[in-house]
Amino acid sequence: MFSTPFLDIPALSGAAGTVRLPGSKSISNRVLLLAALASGTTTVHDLLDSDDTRVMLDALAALGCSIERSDDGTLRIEGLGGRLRTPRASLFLGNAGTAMRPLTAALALLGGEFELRGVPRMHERPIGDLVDALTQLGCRVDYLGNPGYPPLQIHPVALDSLQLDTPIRVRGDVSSQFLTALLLALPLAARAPAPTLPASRGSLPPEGAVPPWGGPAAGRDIVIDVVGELISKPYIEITLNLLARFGITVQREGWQRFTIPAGSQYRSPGDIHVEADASSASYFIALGAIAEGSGIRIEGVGADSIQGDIRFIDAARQMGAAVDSGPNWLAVSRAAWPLKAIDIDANHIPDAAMTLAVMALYADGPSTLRNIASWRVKETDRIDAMANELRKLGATVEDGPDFIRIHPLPATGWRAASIKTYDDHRVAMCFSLAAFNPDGVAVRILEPHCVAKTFPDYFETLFSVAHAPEVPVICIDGPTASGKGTLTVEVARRLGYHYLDSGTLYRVTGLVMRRAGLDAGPAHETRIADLARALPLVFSEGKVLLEGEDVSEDLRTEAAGMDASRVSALPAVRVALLALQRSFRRLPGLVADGRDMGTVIFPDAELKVYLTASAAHRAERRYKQLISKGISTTIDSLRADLEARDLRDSSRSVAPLKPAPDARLLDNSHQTIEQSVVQVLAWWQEVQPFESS
Ligand SMILES: O=C(O)C1=C[C@@H](OP(=O)(O)O)[C@@H](O)[C@H](O)C1
Ligand SMILES: C=C(OP(=O)(O)O)C(=O)O
Repeated sequence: MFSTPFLDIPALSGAAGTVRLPGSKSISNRVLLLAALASGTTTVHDLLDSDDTRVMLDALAALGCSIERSDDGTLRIEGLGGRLRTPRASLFLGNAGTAMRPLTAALALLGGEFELRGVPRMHERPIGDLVDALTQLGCRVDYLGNPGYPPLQIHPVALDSLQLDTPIRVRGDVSSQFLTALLLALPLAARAPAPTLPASRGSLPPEGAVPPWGGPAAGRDIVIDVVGELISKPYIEITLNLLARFGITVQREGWQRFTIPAGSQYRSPGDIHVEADASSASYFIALGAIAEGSGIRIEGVGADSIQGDIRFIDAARQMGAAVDSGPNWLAVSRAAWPLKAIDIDANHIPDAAMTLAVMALYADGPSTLRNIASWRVKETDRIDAMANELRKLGATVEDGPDFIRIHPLPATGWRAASIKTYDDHRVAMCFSLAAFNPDGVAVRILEPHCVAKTFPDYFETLFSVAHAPEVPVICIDGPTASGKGTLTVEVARRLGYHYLDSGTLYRVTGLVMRRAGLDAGPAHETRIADLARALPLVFSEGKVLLEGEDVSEDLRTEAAGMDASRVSALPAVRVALLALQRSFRRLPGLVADGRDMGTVIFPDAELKVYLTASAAHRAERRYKQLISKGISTTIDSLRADLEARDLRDSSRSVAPLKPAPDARLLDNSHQTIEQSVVQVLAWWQEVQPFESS
């Protein structure tokens, strides 16, 4: 995941390949709750691992549910069977509607004292219609802040005191999650007897009690009536489908009346698999439709998905995508170009429809998305957010209480924009698609980590299939002990870019040569070059990993230094390493540290820094380093060594150490590391098309 303050996506030209997407948020959180309410063990495969599921898992664990995760990511959940192990808890539910709403209903019925909170935006997302329905029933829920919104305090009631004889009325026109919450939780009451016992309002149940506390097992039908036009209907289908998997068959009359039959009881299906997220798939379906290339294959979800957002493929086809599908896969490629404008009632695909709003920029006329009032009460006011950010790209956008109309952007009309993401994962994800603009302008996504809500590795997944004509690179060259390694690592970290420590490549080549039983004589040159070309090397958090093995320590030895120097003199090895070094230039960008990065390896780099410090300062730094490791030396001898090495490096015939003519000189003799980092980042901003972020 990118935890940087911003992520710059360079202009992208094409895309091809296969992506495997993470599990569906809507299925994951429903399955977790149902598994917790049921008796017995449920093994969940392919569960989504993201902020929204983590808050649900933490809440269930706080309620006493036992959850074990195995190495392959499979989860074993021991259901509570309606038996509250912890009748008192304070739960933090982030910004997960699929946790806040269903847990409110379940906990109101389970009997206990619970506080439910979320992030500030969650406290602006409505829940009043659900609380009204629960209150009507006899549940006791108080608002701890603004009436109609979380945070909430839930008090215990006995199931036998609930008013279940008349239909429970719930409004369906603000969020379908209120109805989902009731459907998921009310089977808890379907076993409850008619209220023959005096109500035991207000008292906590004894630890481990099974509701209704001591009442005879009986049952009754529970009827829910939806008031107003139900929105986001396909999400109710997911709910009904998963309830059925857990043994509860809800009868429904249209979208108005839902009946949970008397005696309904959650029964764990044993094993359950979570499909990949169809809303997450929308970005890759759009990618296939927009990008030139052989197309995108999406694995984990197919056209027969139980998720309503899969209908996004109909809209994408209407706009010109070629979509093929099979069991658990989709294949999408570009068919019509420009895309065809669309006018669509998007009420059934509220989340995926945001992706259409960005696709609309590439269309042959204005596109209109209608009946999307619910966008205003999601992670942010999504109609406002989309309109603002699309306009920053240069687009003309009209919007109203429940619609948005986007005019396409002509070539030459696109502007490089810093996209504000409003802590909304979908804003971050869908705007990445603007990087395919014909004007070749980059897109800056602010606070990209908000994708953690449902798709923590979204950008990594995008970069694994997208192509950029020019991946940005920053070169930091300089003499020994100038501190370029530390500077390079830090600049790369702050930009979310890859990092190349080119000096280490020669050391690793030497190490691999030794391990293969070779020596640096000309007889082995070709074989060493072959090894160098395919070094399975990763730089990760200051470590050097060779095929996953941390070899950082092996590379620091004197012998490794000698081997590095010998292999670097073999011309075939230098050629092989040239290709290897260039292969590090991958999306979203690279910061490369070395001696010939700007002069030989990446002569077209947008920013070249030549870092130096006086010999006296460098000798002093090296001296402190060695002394701290218990190695005794003198500053004078170190300085003499450094000066001799500088002379050798700058006078060698192959790739001598010298600043590239277009390099910016940075003398850090009197600078802290932070000051050098800030300077390089400031230079980087100067060569970017964005206003400062
Ligand atoms: O039940 C669900 O899993 C969801 C229902 C939808 O919300 P609304 O019913 O509020 O539109 C959707 O936007 C949300 O991401 C997930
Ligand atoms: C609206 C969304 O989330 P939530 O489940 O929090 O409602 C969403 O994921 O787009």
